Amino acid sequence: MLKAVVLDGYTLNPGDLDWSPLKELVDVTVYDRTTYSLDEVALVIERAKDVDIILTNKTPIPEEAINELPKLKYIGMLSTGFDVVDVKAAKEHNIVVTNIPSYGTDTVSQMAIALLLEICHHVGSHSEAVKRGDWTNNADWCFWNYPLIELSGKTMGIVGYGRIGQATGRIAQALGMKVLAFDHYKDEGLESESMKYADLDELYASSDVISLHCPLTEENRELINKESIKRMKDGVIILNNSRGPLINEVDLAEALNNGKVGGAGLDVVSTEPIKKNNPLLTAKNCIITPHISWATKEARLRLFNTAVENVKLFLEDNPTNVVNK
Ligand SMILES: NC(=O)c1ccc[n+]([C@@H]2O[C@H](COP(=O)([O-])OP(=O)(O)OC[C@H]3O[C@@H](n4cnc5c(N)ncnc54)[C@H](O)[C@@H]3O)[C@@H](O)[C@H]2O)c1
Ligand SMILES: O=C(O)[C@H](O)CO
Repeated sequence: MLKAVVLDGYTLNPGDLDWSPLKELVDVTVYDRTTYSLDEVALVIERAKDVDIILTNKTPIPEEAINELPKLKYIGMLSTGFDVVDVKAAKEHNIVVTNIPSYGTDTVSQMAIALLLEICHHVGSHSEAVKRGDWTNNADWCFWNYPLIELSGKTMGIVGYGRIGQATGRIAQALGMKVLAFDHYKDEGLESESMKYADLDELYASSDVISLHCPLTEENRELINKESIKRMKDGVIILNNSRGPLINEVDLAEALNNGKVGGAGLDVVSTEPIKKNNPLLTAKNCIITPHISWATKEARLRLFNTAVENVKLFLEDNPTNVVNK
């Protein structure tokens, strides 16, 4: 049996899933967590030095680690995104890297819309206000503490119109929104009365809501910054449940605080867990959740089943979902 290590198994399986199907395939050690920091790569190397297979969700595998792991043959992402792995270095060392596509399409798009609806209605905050007694003590029969926003007729710009982007676009259209999508690959068959592809300039200029659903690459790091924000509508709402580094957080915090950006719903930030000095923590009209878009039990189970299938097919010399061909 090949030796394997799961470097950060706890968030995938905090106890409600069963590792057994993986244990039937490989001799695996599961660590709840190892590190999320490039400064602690030594621990990754120590834990992986004797293994053929690494499974990781957010533990980084940079070139520095790959160079020190001569036995390594396979890195299985426990996620769709694979930006924590140096896939080019892996390729140079003939290490196969696979990811888990599709498991999160429904659950992640649902969360993108949940962030948007929270910004539009502040359901959680209004419920807290009611329980605090603010309704009981109110002169009128109703009150609201924030401007309430109707989405129908507004435009959502979606950057990255792949699986999650399209699913988010479908829900937005069901809410009566128009969708403008930017992607390097266009499937013109998707265009309709309420959905069109656009370049980034048009998307920024015309969108009331901008939702990020592209993978993080060197090309699009800090795509949302002072300059791109200037090209957006005043009061635009920005959603990001893809990857934190797509946004320059200092620039977004400034734009939220001066009102250029009307609201942000973020499930991801540049460094996770979030640093206590992250300027978005104190920015106006900014909702932040702790990278939970993927984490419904339904999605985690699908993720786990695909991860096991990926390992099985790799062992059969027929790898699937390879991201570094
Ligand atoms: N927050 C979470 O819990 C969570 C969960 C799953 C996925 N994600 C993120 O969502 C991303 C998208 O997932 P998916 O399943 O839709 O992937 P996908 O591969 O189906 O779609 C990504 C799309 O982005 C496009 N794209 C690539 N680079 C681009 C760029 N620079 N500008 C515009 N478009 C670009 C691709 O052509 C593709 O159509 C993942 O890469 C991951 O970062 C986050
Ligand atoms: O990319 C993903 O699948 C999510 O971020 C969970 O790891």
